[in-house]
Amino acid sequence: METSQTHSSESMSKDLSELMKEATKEVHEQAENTPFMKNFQKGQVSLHEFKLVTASLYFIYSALEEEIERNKNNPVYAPVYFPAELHRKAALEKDLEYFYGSNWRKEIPCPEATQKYVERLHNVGKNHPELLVAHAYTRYLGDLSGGQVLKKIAQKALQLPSTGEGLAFFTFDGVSNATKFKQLYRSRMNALEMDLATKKRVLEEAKKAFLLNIQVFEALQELVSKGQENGHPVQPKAELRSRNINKSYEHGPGKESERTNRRHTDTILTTPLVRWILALSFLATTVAVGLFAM
Ligand code: HEM
Repeated sequence: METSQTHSSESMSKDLSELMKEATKEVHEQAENTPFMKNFQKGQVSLHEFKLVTASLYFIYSALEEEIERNKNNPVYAPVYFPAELHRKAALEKDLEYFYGSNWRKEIPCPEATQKYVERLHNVGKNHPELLVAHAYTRYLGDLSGGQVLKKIAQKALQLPSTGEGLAFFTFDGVSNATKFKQLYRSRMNALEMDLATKKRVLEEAKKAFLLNIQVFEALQELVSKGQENGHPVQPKAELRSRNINKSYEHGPGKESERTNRRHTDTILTTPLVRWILALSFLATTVAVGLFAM
């Protein structure tokens, strides 16, 4: 009679790529159904939200790719090492410069959930490199799949230029055919030498990677709902949305801070006390000039 243990061992003899897809089916649905992702799919994403998620992705990919580089010659990772085709850090740097301006490194926030993901990536890369493939699979195959749909949605919703600025993250210049590349990637995953126990741990790590992503989306959603960025109040969502359809935005992110500064100046000028001081100064100057003329 077949026990559940032997049954499970039999099913574990399948290819890693197949097992990975099966194991993460449920968490994938969970990720797709987070409010953040659901809104995104409906084109309901503000510039503020998009900037926040791009910033979090920057921290995540910096950690992921640092650990990949550390393990590029390690046989537990080497077969799936595709830096020219997949790596996203440089693309995210371009996007962040576009959205935040040249001072982006000082401006981007790293929420706690993102930091937790980053820490797990470093822990895996340094102490459990055989699990790194689970993290690379979760992000890169996702970016090459649903990510391509999200690219079009973001471009339309945020009215980003058709020349691709702000969307470098979604653009894989080194991959001419995503379907074929994913097939190659899966075959390399399947070529990784792995015993049964390690295979199980890799599947668990992939589920964990999805959950870490879900937590990042949930934290971003919470941050936006609270109207807080880095502890500072931000403009209301409606204002950001209406700004997204303002064509002048296409000239780049610098315009946003200029507009914010202008709003601050307007506020200062309309403060009653400041108006009184200005009026009195004007009066005093007029009297002084009059006396001088006499
Ligand atoms: C709105 C959100 C999302 C949509 C619409 C979406 C959509 C898709 C689609 C259409 C596929 C291709 C399925 C196939 O080829 O059979 C796919 C695959 C994949 N997605 Fe997503 N996805 C979303 C979010 C995510 C997230 C948040 C992650 C992980 C962080 C992710 C990771 C993956 C992975 C790893 C695959 C490859 C599965 C495989 O072939 O083994 N996806 N996704």
